[in-house]
Amino acid sequence: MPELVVENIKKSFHGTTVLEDIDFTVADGEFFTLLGPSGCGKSTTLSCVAGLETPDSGTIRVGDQVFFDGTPRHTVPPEGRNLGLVFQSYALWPHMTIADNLALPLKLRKVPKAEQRRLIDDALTKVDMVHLRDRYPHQLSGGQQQRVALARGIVYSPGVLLLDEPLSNLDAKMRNQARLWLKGLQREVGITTVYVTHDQVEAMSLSDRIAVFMHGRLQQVGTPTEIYETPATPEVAGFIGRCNLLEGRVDSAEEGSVQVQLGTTGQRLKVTGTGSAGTSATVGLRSERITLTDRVDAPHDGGVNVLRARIEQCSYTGARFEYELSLGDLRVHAESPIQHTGREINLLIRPDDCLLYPETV
Ligand SMILES: Nc1ncnc2c1ncn2[C@@H]1O[C@H](COP(=O)(O)OP(=O)(O)OP(=O)(O)O)[C@@H](O)[C@H]1O
Repeated sequence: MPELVVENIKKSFHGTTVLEDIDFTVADGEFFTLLGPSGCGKSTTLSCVAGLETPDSGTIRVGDQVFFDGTPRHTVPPEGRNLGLVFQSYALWPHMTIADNLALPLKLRKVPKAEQRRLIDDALTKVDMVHLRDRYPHQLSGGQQQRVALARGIVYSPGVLLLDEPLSNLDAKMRNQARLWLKGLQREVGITTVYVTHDQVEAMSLSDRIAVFMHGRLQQVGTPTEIYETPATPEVAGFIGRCNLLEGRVDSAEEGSVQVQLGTTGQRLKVTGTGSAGTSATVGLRSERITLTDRVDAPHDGGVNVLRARIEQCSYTGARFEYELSLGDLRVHAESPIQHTGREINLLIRPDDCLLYPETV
């Protein structure tokens, strides 16, 4: 199947820009996720691809077929794009059986009756629902309805599958199961998929690559590992996982590392990266990369930083203890399998575990 290419999409509503220079390519068979906080423009981007919204400018194409290039001649209506669409609301017709719900897009495409039955049973088998083909939607659970909606999205073998938060109506446990199942289905069918979610765990576990949106702009496109390990901006670092963002000033710089004075604490942190002495910087520090120790003689082992912090709060979450700490004017969140009862504690931090974001002017 050809790739989906989105180039320089801009979109505004009533004079307010909601998408700015959106650019990405989704490869054949790839599971590609648009991730970001509420209102950042994910659904609008998906709607532009689907043809439900018209961008102000830019290009959208699948292989050689141009869906949109800013000219009326190349604005293909949604029904001409051969895309599979599944939304948060399953949008099944309540007065039709499951099989009839799936037949609808096939009838629209004038598929012969005998072929319809084969395709419907094929799609329902893929989602493990063929035994319920003659039921009505209200006779199914939410999870089952969501499977039917997915089956309807793939029954006519679309070129690309577009999914907008399809799991968000499910409870947490079903959502986990549905995630595993959805990933298996996508692999089996091998269909190029664009998935919208604001749930970073969902994005990380499902996707081949993720596009992180903030305020209508793409901040970063990368594999889940790239996005987590090397977030392009402090905003991405803060959105994915639990990351402390500590403001400071570069004290000194040497080959491949800098010393950052944190806030007004007077404490210094050696960080891998480059920066210029005297400039401001933000240091990203993931909670789980901080080691807490009660030992006062904590080793300066191979350049590991040792910071002294005050324990403000400790909460037990079952699997671990979570700590709210203060380093002077800075607040740090950390976690540990051990309960530390003192007022103060040492934080061991490897320079390689710090993400350095020098101030850009
Ligand atoms: N039809 C519309 N008219 C006016 N503004 C709109 C319209 N559709 C979306 N917007 C605005 O565009 C921005 C992006 O909305 P969009 O639905 O794409 O965000 P999102 O990232 O998908 O958010 P969510 O996760 O909450 O669905 C928001 O500020 C929204 O209010």
